[in-house]
Amino acid sequence: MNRKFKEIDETVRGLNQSTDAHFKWLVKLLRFIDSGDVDIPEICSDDAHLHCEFGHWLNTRLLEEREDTNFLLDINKKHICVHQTCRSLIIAIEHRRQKSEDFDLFEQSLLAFTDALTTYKVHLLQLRTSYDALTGLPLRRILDESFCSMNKELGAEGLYLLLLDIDHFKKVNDNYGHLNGDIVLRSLAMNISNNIRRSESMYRYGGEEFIVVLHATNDREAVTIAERLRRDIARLETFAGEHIIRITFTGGLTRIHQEETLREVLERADIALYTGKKSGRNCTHLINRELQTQKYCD
Ligand SMILES: Nc1nc2c(ncn2[C@@H]2O[C@H](COP(=O)(O)OP(=O)(O)OP(=O)(O)O)[C@@H](O)[C@H]2O)c(=O)[nH]1
Repeated sequence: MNRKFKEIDETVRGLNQSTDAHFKWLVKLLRFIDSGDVDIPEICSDDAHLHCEFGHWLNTRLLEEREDTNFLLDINKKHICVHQTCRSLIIAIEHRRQKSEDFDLFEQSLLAFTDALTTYKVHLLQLRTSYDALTGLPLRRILDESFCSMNKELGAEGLYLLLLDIDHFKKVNDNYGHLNGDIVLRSLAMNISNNIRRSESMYRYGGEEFIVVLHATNDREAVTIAERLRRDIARLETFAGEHIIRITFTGGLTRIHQEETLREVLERADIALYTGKKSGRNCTHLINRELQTQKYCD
């Protein structure tokens, strides 16, 4: 299972366990009301939310630098509210001056809390379906969502999109079987993602097609990077069962211009890729805005 899936699953597990802990907490609350003299920090103290099991889990998460901090902050707010309304209620009960509104507020805070948890879980579920289960790469949906901001933040260093497609991949499946074909796809994904910079990204576009978004100041630099990736893959030996499988790919490379849509860029890269396939495969075709292509290969 890939790292991103593991992270998401761990978070969901943590959320569920911590929610379970609140059921236990509710039982403790009943015990507390029954006996009255038990000192339970997660119920009685001013900062009860920090003492409960969920509070511990949440605080550890909030200390980490995460993309989903907004969800966690919302949950934190609602969680604090649960403990505060609970405390107000038990103080009122202790002094025998509890009102119906105290119960209502506690109930509302519990519902708001579970609602925030559900919102976060839905987000995590959506995130999980945005990654490819086979290669662990983000799917095109993530590129669709991030492309606009990526393009706006474009600095002096330009962005290039490389659309690559494995050559004669059908033959790989036919000769070695679909499962070994899967191993080849994983191996290519791992090789390329390990050979690009942290600021660059690779996506599974579909089937045996992938997208790499590269940073380069000019065409020559972008071609050098794309060609290095292509040569690395042509040299790569994938061990699949008793087979050693070698593949090549053809790439369509184009610069991403400011204010361009992903669709425009992809259409251009696709023309370059198609030209590359027609011209014999295992090469990179660079295409400009006037749709002129230039072939690169050893
Ligand atoms: N093993 C495996 N094969 C896949 C996967 N997705 C797509 N494919 C296969 O990729 C192959 C693509 O075949 P084609 O579109 O004919 O292209 P090609 O054989 O690579 O030939 P060219 O692109 O023209 O070089 C098909 O056999 C698909 O079944 C996958 O997830 N796993």
